[in-house]
Amino acid sequence: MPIELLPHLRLLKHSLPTMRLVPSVHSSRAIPILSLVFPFKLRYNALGPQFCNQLRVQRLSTRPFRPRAGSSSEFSRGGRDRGGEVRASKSLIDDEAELSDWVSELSKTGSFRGRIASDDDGLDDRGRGRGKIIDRSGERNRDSFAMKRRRESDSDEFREPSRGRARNSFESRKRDSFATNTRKESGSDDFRQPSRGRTGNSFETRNRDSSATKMRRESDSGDRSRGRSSNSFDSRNSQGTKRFDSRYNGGDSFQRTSSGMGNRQRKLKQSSDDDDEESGERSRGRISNSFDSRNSQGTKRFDSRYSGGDLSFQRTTSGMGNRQRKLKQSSDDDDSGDDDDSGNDDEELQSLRVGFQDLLSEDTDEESDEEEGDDEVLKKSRGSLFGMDKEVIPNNTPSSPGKSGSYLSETRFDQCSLSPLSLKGIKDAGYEKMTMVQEATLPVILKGKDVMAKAKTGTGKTVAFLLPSIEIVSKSPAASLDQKRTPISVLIICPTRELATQAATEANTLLKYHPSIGVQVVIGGTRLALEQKRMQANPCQILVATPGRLRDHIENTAGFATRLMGVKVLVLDEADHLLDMGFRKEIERIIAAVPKQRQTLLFSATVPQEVRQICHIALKKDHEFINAVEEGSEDTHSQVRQMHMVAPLDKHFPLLYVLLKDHIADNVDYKILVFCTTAMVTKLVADLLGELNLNVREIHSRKPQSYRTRVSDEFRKSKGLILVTSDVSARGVDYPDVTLVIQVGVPSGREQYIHRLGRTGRKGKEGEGILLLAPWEEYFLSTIKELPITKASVPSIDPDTKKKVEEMLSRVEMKNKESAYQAWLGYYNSNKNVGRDKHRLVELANEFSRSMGLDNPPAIPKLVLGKMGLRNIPGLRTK
Ligand SMILES: Nc1ncnc2c1ncn2[C@@H]1O[C@H](COP(=O)(O)OP(=O)(O)OP(=O)(O)O)[C@@H](O)[C@H]1O
Repeated sequence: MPIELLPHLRLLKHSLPTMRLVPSVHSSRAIPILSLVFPFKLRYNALGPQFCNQLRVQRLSTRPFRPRAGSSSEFSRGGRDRGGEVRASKSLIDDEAELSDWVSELSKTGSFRGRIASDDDGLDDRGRGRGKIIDRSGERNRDSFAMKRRRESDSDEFREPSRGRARNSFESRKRDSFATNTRKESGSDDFRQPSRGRTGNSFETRNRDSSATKMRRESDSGDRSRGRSSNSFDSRNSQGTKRFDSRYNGGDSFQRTSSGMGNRQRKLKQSSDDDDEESGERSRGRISNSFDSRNSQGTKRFDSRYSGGDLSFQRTTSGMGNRQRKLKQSSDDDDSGDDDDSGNDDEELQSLRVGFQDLLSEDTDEESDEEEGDDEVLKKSRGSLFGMDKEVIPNNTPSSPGKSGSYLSETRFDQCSLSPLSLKGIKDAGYEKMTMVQEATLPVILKGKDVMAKAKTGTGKTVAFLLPSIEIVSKSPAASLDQKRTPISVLIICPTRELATQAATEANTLLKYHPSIGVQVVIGGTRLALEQKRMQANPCQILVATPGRLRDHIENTAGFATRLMGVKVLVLDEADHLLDMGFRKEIERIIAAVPKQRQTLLFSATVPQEVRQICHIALKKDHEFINAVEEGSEDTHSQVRQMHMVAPLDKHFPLLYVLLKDHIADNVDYKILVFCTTAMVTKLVADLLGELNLNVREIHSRKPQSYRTRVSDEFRKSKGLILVTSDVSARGVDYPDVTLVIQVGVPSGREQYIHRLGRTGRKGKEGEGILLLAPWEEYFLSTIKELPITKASVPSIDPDTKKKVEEMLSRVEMKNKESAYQAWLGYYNSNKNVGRDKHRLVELANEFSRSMGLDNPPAIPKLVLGKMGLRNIPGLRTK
């Protein structure tokens, strides 16, 4: 029976005539066949430039294809790699645990084909099989696997109630400095739109307003928070202080506020559905209670507990915004099962990425569509800054708010040329002033320029790209009434499911008064068919997607490729992550599927040089790079205290326990993220902390999406909770009021360290970060040497604590320890520094095994060891 070969060609050009193959060809084979026909990108060019244009491969290189290990493009492969390349919509191994299950299955059946073949529907199982294995040795395998991983590393967010402690002296400082700065800043008349009710935009008016504004800012993160902040602010001043001795640093005394709030002893609520729901309820109750009590808190003075007295700073408590946003996401996402697509994990990806940087493409961008529109507003507001073609540095003059560390600018949204409907939505969201990055990017984006923007974590980048995108859609002609064919005007790509959901939620908030503009999210871990139905039932002009699922729709959803031809704005959130090797091919494909004449926006908190070099894959030559990080400032927040601790591996578990207990004792509204190296190590740590009776949840790629969504939501709303997580939560997730981020083990890189740390200290709030390393991981410190991270002394572990941890470790299921061991080995095996010396690596892995209380390291299937390049290394046990 003839079947359409089209989806893949449509990806190139929807108007291509339908090509039919006879006899029957399964659609999943279409790309291999295409790849045979066009094994190189260049072959498209061989068809002639005109045809090339029609095929919409303009963004791909026109240079002769040079095969590069691990970096060949979709159309550049022939032969054995096709299987991995032509990923069907299923069949990806989610992480090392799934791998481990799979391998056990294989060991039992002796079949290497079974699962792959069935999943891949007969595709090249050899190549695919390799892609699935945690094979750090082969470039191709890494590439293929990493691509899968990368498709959805994962994270999470949402707004919600603020913690008292967040508002602090830092805020007060900001207020003071704002008061001064307003005069200077406000003179700039940044934008056209007259302010509501004060069209005079007079200097005096603004200055008079400044104190009111300050207070408003206290609550500006949520409409429901108004009033609260001022209460907390007042009451804060009437509090006493309490003196504590430093317990880690031998006598460093410090003061803390006596908050009057007892140290709530929370019982562990582990993750059964019922428990989750119940604890969710408890959390909600807690929030309001804690909020009330928060108002009776006072200042806390800390000296550094871990590192001597030099880090002393003040904290005060106050309630910042308490935006209670409901997730507008379709419940379909939650309960539609996890049968589709992969729940890939960044930790895997990161581990596989080593060495990829060397392989970055040197493809050139051919286009340079200049748009030299006259932009009075822009010039007026930003002086010559926005006239710069390349790099734009926001106006962080010494007296500007930016210099004082604020994430907010002095420009109100209602001073900008935004539609009244958007302004209403913004107001309802509780936003009044733009953040620095919003202020810097909005006029440039509205001007139609491509933008790459860098701004610190938690400073409102999502709104920065959503708002102008919404404006662009609202000014476009009304969409077609044919629902299936409603063009997608804005396509937003996020690396993780949680991040995509979060962005869609934010979009919904901003779209509150734009009834004619719809937003949808398509992510892995949910049923493709359900998404297809939903998209048909509710047409949308804004689509938020994870790369892998987007590709599934391009290939499998009728009419979808055509809808993408309407894209006017393409956004890559966490752009550096999307553009590095793991996602790169997916992104190239997506770029090939959207019109060349579009605007592209790249946002991230980190933009490494390599990404600057390859950003032309997505951006026009004349794009503007807007760096909202003040000159001379680090990429991390100054109000987040960063420390590292170096201790032997066998101390890590008890140390973690001590650190958590201490933080909990000092912070009644604690909210802690513990990052672990891999999904299975995450599971192990969560199990252990659960046994130790801490209130803990876990999130990683081994968990079904519905569970992830639920836990993520719970953590967002809760206080008094620890979330143990893999890198699925590293980027973008906007959990409000995280008090501490602990990173156990070396992060996969500098960027990952920054993004993980960025889960605390959001929206100008304070936070703490502790990086716990083994001595042989200390090398990592040189990669973050420009960051203000100080060495902390290691707290002593009393014998009782040690014994308790050992006892609780013995209760953790053996299979979880086995999985953790194998995952640990895989992670460090792919680490350039640690994995180079395989003998040493195995010694260290066995040290890790002993730290879990095991006398003998768990046996690992030969097949897996082979794939890791670890066969015959002494010290490993095989099965
Ligand atoms: N103008 C504004 N005023 C107050 N709050 C804002 C404003 N814009 C955004 N926010 C809030 O700031 C928080 C952080 O925003 P967002 O998650 O977009 O940060 P980000 O810069 O993307 O962080 P990351 O780099 O971690 O992804 C969110 O809770 C968001 O609702």
